[in-house]
Amino acid sequence: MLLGAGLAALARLPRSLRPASLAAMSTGTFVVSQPLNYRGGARVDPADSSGTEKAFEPATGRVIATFTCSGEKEVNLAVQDAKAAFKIWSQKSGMERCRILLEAARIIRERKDEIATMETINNGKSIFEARWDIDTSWQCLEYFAGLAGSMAGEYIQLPGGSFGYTRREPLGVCVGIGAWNYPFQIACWKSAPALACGNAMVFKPSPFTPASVLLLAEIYTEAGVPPGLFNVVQGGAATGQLLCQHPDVAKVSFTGSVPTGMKIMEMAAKGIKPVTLELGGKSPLIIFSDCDLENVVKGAMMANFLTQGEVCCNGTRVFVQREILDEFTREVVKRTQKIKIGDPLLEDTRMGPLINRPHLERVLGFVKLAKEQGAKVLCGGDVHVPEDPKLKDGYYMRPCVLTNCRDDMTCVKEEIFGPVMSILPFDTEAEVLERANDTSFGLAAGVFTRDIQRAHRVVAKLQAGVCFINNYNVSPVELPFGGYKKSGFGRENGRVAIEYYSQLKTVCVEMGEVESVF
Ligand SMILES: NC(=O)c1ccc[n+]([C@@H]2O[C@H](COP(=O)([O-])OP(=O)(O)OC[C@H]3O[C@@H](n4cnc5c(N)ncnc54)[C@H](O)[C@@H]3O)[C@@H](O)[C@H]2O)c1
Ligand SMILES: O=CCc1c[nH]cn1
Repeated sequence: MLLGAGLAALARLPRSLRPASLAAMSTGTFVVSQPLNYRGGARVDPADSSGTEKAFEPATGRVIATFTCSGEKEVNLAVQDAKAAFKIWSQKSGMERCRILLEAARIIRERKDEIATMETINNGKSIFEARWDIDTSWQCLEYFAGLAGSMAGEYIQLPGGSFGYTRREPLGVCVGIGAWNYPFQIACWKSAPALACGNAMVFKPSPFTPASVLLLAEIYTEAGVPPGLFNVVQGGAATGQLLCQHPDVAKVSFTGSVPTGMKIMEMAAKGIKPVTLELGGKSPLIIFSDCDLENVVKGAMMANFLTQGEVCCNGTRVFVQREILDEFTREVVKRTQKIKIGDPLLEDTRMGPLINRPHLERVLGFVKLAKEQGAKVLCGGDVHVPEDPKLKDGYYMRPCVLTNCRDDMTCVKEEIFGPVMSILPFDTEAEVLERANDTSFGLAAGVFTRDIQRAHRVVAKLQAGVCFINNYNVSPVELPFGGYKKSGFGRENGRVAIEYYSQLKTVCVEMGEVESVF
C-alpha cells in the first residue's frame, strides 16, 4: 500500500475497507510517514542510530522520507528476531512453506498497481516498467513456492544393505543487501528462494530506495510467515557492514557495484560465510548483418534504455557489422529521439528521471568525456527539463547514442549506468568475439543473427553468465541469472538458486556390524 502523510491511518485498514483513492497517488504529493524498519512482524523505529538519510522522489527532487540508519543494537535485534523465526519456519514442511509463499504472491499480484506506484515514485522508472518489475516479483515467489514443495535429497544404496541419503537443509539467517534500480524485485529475488529453503532473512535496501520493501515485509506477514522471518533494516555502508560481520548471519546475498562486492566478500571471508554477488556489467550486444533489422533496433533499445539505462545487464557496447552500420544507426537514433521522457507516473512516459542529482551528473560526465575522447553524440546526452513546472527539479536527461567509439574509450570500458549507448563497428565474427570478451565484467551478452549455427557458436564463446539470442533484457524467473568474472558469482532465479540458499547434509546409515581395525 502507499503510505502518504494523511493516508497512513487509512492504509492500516483491512484491504477490503480501503478506498480506491489510496492508490491514486500523483507525482509531487507522496511522503513516507511510517517507520521504515520492520522487525518481529511490524514496522518499528530503530533501537539506535548510525546517522540519518534522506530519500528523494527523482521526478521532482522532493524529499519523501528522512529516516534513521540502523546501528549495532537494531541490527542485532533484527538478527535475533530472524533467528527465533527461523526455528519455527525451518521446521515446516516444504508444502507448508509453499502455501504461504503462494499467498504472498497472490497479495503482490492483487496490489500490483500500488506497489508499482511506490516503486515509480521512489526510483523514477516509468509506471509501465514498474508494473513489469512487480510481475517478475510475484512470479518469483510463485516459482520458489513450487520448488519448496519438491525439494528432496537422494537415496544411495551401499554394500551389505547399508545406505546413505542426503538432506537439503536451510542455512539460517540470510542477509540480503539491495541496489536501488530494482528495489522491490531484488528483495523478492533474494527472499523467495531464501524463504522457500526454510531460511529467515534480514534485508537492507539501498538508502536511495528505502520504501517499497516495507510493502513486501507487510505482505509476508499478511500471508502467514512467522513474525521476524523477514526483517528490514535501513541504512548505508555502516549498517551493511554490521549485517555482514554479524556472527549469527549465515549467508550474504548482495546486489550492487563491483567495489562494494569486493568489500562484502572480504567481510564474508572472515566469517567463512557463503556469498552471492550480483554485480555490475558492461555487456556486449553483437549485431550481425543478416539480422532482422526491425527486431534488432527494438532489441538494442531494450538493451540500453530500460529504467533510464540503470540496469546491470544492459548491452551498452553495441557491436554492429559494418554492412548495416549506417542503417542501424539511423533507425536507432530516430527511435531514441522519440522516447517520451517525463513524469514517470503518466501512462505514456517511457523514460523517467535518473535516481539522483549526483548520479545524473556522473552520467553526463561520461558523455562529456566521451566527446573529449573523440566520440560523436548523435542524440541526447544532455539535461532534459520537462514542461510541467512541478518536474523542474527532477533528474532528467535525454537518452544518448554515441558513435565514432573505440574500444579504449572510457564510455566503452566503464559501467555508466545511465541511458548511453555506444555503437562500435566490426567486420568478422572472430574479431567481434575477441573485442566483446575484452572486459573484466561478464554479466550478460546478446547476439542478433538469422544464422542459427552462428548464434549458438557465438554464445558458447561469450564470457558472460546470461546470453540472449535475438532478444535482450528478458528475465523469466525460471532462468538462472548471474555473472562471470568481476560481475560476480552465485545465481538468482532458476532451480539452481536453491543451492545457494541451502546446504547438503549426507547421512550414512550402517545396517550391519561396525568393522573396526582396532
Ligand atoms: N548483477 C545484478 O543483478 C545487479 C542488479 C542491480 C544492480 N547491480 C549493480 O549495482 C550497482 C548500482 O547499485 P548501487 O549504486 O546501489 O551499488 P552500491 O554497491 O553502491 O550499493 C549497493 C548496496 O550495498 C550497500 N553498501 C554500500 N557499501 C557497503 C559496505 N561497505 N558494506 C555493506 N553494504 C554496503 C548500499 O547501501 C546498497 O544497499 C551497479 O554497478 C549495478 O550494475 C547489479
Ligand atoms: O539490474 C539488473 C537486473 C536485475 C533486475 N533485478 C535484479 N537484477
